[in-house]
Amino acid sequence: MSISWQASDGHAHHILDVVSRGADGATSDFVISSWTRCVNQYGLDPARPRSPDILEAAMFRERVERSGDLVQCSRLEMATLYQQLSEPEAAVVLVDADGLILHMVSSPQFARDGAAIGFRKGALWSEDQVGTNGMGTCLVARAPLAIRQDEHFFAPYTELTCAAVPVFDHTGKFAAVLDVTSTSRHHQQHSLALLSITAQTIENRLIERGHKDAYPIHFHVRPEFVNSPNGGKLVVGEDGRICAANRAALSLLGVSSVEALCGRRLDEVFHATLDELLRASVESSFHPVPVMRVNAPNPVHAVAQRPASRVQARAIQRGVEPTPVARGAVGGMGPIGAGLGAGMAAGGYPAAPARDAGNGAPVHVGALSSLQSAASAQAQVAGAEVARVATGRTVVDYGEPRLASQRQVARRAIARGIPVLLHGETGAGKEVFARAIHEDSPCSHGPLVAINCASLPETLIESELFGYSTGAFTGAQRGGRRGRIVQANGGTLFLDEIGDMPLALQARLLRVLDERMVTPLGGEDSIRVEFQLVSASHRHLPDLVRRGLFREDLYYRLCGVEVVLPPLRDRADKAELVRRLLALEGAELRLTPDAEALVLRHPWPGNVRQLRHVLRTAAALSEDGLIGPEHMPTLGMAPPSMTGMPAAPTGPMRGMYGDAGREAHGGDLRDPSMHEAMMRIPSGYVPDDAQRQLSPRDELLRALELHRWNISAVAKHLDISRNTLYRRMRNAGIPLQAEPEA
Ligand SMILES: Nc1ncnc2c1ncn2[C@@H]1O[C@H](COP(=O)(O)OP(=O)(O)OP(=O)(O)O)[C@@H](O)[C@H]1O
Repeated sequence: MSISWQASDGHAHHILDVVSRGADGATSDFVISSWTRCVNQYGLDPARPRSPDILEAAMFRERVERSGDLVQCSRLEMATLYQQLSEPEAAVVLVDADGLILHMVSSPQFARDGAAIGFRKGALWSEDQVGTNGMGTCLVARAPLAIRQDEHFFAPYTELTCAAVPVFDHTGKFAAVLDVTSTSRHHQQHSLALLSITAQTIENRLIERGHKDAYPIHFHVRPEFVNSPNGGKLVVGEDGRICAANRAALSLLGVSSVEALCGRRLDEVFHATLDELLRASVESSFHPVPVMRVNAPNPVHAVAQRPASRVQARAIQRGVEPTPVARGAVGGMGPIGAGLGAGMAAGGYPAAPARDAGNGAPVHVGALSSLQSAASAQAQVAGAEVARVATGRTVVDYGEPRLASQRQVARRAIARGIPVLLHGETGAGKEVFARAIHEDSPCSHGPLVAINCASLPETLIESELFGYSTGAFTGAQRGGRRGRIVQANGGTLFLDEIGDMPLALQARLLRVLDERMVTPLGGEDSIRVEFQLVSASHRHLPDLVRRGLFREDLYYRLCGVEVVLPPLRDRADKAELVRRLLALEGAELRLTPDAEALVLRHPWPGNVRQLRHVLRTAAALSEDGLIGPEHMPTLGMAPPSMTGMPAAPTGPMRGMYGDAGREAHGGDLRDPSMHEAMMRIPSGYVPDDAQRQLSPRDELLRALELHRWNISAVAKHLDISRNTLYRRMRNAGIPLQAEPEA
């Protein structure tokens, strides 16, 4: 930002001209109204720019205190919003109803430049102070708006573009304005959309904070939006009367104001009492249930929960100690979950760490030490093999600069509670990378719980993830079972192959991520959990979202920061990686120059997993530790462009060399049967490079055709269960064909 503290005659003349003549055909009406107020009502002169008044520190503190829960409920959401902005040279600002900047998140550079023009905490940005500007004008308009560059009243601010939305408190009273200011020249629709979502989330948080002893009820006409920021929210007291409602609830119930709703009994707006809705919610394991509204022909989907204060008390009784993080989070996400909304702009990562403007402290680090100590859950580490050096830390980059910088990005994100989404071809090392992030993270003393969403049979996923209580279903263990998500408490939850999660479960997972509460199947009580979130997929999630196979809102929650792992063929550290992998085999092993050349030019469609397996096999075949091309028969079977490895072994193919296969064979490719399995790759799967680009759907079709649609044979071939195969086919939109007669 380069601000010149100069008046601009041209700018001032233009404003005065428009104010005196009225509409000029180019300026929006609301901007003209604001300019007119500035001149006629506040007596401001566009030719004499002024900077805003700034409150003394003590007075500022008092004003922040007076704003109650507002700043507290907004901080994390603002940090999350900042992460979502595609440009780092921006600030997210919260002003109170008088235009006082209460809180601000920006890059350090933006904070420094902004301070020079009074754009800082403690400054008053009402219209009567600094003329037309996003925050001040939104205070007057009480509606979302954008003020672009020349629309500012004073010339020094014409470098800036602002988008601003109003925020209402739990009584429905106008409380604040949330604003994004940047030096961008672009239209602010994107910022406005993000701002609206953030404002609604803050409002929901304010409602919950203000009514911890009341029963929250979420509802929407569409079940998938029940817990979204657009969902309706009511809080209902023990007496069954409504105490607060958000704006979405008003519009869904066709009511004009919060006052008109407060004090009414729940069964005056729904055809259900609080008790009835609560019972139905418990019975449905807190899935939304259809409920008719009074005076509306179609139902909404609603779910009632217990008061946050009671959930907290139960968690303490049960020994799931709500950490200071979790306590702060009752009624919303805690700091660790704060970034979960991040990432609407995939990969949107600020060039410099965002700072709490004013005190220079990191925006959010959270009460990490308490999280570390909360790592009581038993470690459940899936995917046994990882690359470790003597220190015990996982190694992912052996001199590959892209991987090293990706690791830095992920490390910074996860430390700030922002979820990380890993994308990369199968075998590229996503799980290894996830482990490395976990070890680098403040929760490294907690468990890393890895869940492979593709390999769990559909019928088991739900109980595996969420756990179940005694008697939840026939065959359930006595005493129930803790789900994997609860096991991740205090550590990292790694959701591998998240793109393969069935749609119905995506909704449930979304709710857990939103609320940080897990309700076991058949159980009544919810358990609060705090964890860092890393997910991975070899599939392009935005593509799945477009095809309706993956929930968009879940995608946004998972993708705070997207890390794309390079395929092995593109890695610059191949030679070093080979040396390290050979060293992991524990013997003195070397490649001949021919073998090294072969390895370096091979395209490695199965990536590091395939390389590791090939090297293991070679190590087993070599008698003197010297590995030549003859010890790598699968590479020698065809020229590198016609490798003997399977076609783009994404998803469906992974089982052939994947962890499932490895586990089934005791994890050792020296096992001749495994080696033989590698050598028996059907010739139909010997593709050229172009074929390696096949989509997962096409790959599935090829496998089906190869086995003439014999489901058992295809499932066996892909090393997955029939159920998983059916699910993948359904997800890929492949209809079932009659299996040919044997
Ligand atoms: N940096 C590394 N150093 C050593 N071994 C590695 C490395 N990266 C991956 N591997 C090896 O490759 C195998 C596959 O890695 P990983 O499971 O992390 O891949 P992935 O991308 O998660 O694969 P998929 O998508 O199929 O689940 C691991 O078992 C590990 O042995």
